[in-house]
Amino acid sequence: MATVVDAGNQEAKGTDKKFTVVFVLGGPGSGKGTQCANIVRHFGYTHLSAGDLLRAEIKSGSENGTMIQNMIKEGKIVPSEVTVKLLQQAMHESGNDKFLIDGFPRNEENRAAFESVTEIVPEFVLFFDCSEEEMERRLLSRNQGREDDNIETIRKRFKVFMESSLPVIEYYNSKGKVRKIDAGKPVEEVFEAVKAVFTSSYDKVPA
Ligand SMILES: Nc1ncnc2c1ncn2[C@@H]1O[C@H](COP(=O)(O)OP(=O)(O)O)[C@@H](O)[C@H]1O
Ligand SMILES: Nc1ccn([C@@H]2O[C@H](COP(=O)(O)OP(=O)(O)O)[C@@H](O)[C@H]2O)c(=O)n1
Ligand SMILES: [Mg+2]
Repeated sequence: MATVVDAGNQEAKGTDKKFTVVFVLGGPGSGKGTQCANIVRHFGYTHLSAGDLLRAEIKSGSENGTMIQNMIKEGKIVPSEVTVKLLQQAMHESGNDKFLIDGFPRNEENRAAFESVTEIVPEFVLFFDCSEEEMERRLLSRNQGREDDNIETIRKRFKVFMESSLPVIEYYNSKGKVRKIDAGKPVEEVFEAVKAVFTSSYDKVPA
C-alpha cells in the first residue's frame, strides 16, 4: 500500500495540478455529504469524503486504524499525513479529474499539507453555513451508526470546527474563493443555491 502511495507522490509532484478540486466545508451535520451526492449526479464530479476515507481505513484493518478510530471518537483531527495520502490515492484511482473534497481541509495543517504535496489550488470552496442548533438536531437523527454522533462527541466536534476549521474558511475567503450557502433550509432549496454556484463557475471567472 505504501509503495503505491509513494509512487503517487513522486509522480504527482506537479502533475496533480491537472485535477480540478472543489473543497466542500461546513460544520458537522451541515449537509456536506447530502449535497455532494446531488452535485455528483448533476456535474460529474467524484465525491471524496475525508471522513468516509478515514472510516474505510479503520475497517480495512490498517496499522493506523486504532489511532484514527480514537481520534474520530474524540472529534479530533487526524494528522494530515494520513488524510492527504488517502485523498491522493483516491484521486489517482478514480479515473476522473474533477473532485469534490468533502470535510477537508479541516485545519491549517490539513490545508498546508495538501497544498504542498499536491500543488492543487481549489477552484472554489463551498461553505455550508448552518446554526449549531440545526446541525445538532440533524446529527442526533442521522442514524448511520456513527460512533461520533452522540451529544458528547458532537459538542467536541463543534468546538474543533469553530477553533480550527473556521480559520481555514476565513483564509480562503480572504482569497475570494468562498461560495457561502445558507444550509439551514430544506435539502432541495439548498441544492438550488448549490447549482447556481456550479453553473456560474462555468461561465465566469470568480470575482
Ligand atoms: N437541508 C437539510 N435539511 C434537513 N436535514 C438535512 C439537510 N441536509 C442533510 N440533512 C440530514 O442531516 C444529516 C446530516 O447530513 P450530512 O449530509 O451527513 O451532513 P455532513 O456531511 O455535513 O455531516 C443527515 O441525516 C441528512 O439526511
Ligand atoms: N479532514 C478530516 C476529516 C475528518 N476527520 C475525522 O473524521 C470525523 C468525521 O468527519 P466527517 O467529515 O465524516 O463528519 P461530518 O462533518 O460529515 O459529520 C471528524 O470529526 C474527524 O475526527 C479528520 O480527522 N480529518
Ligand atoms: Mg459527512
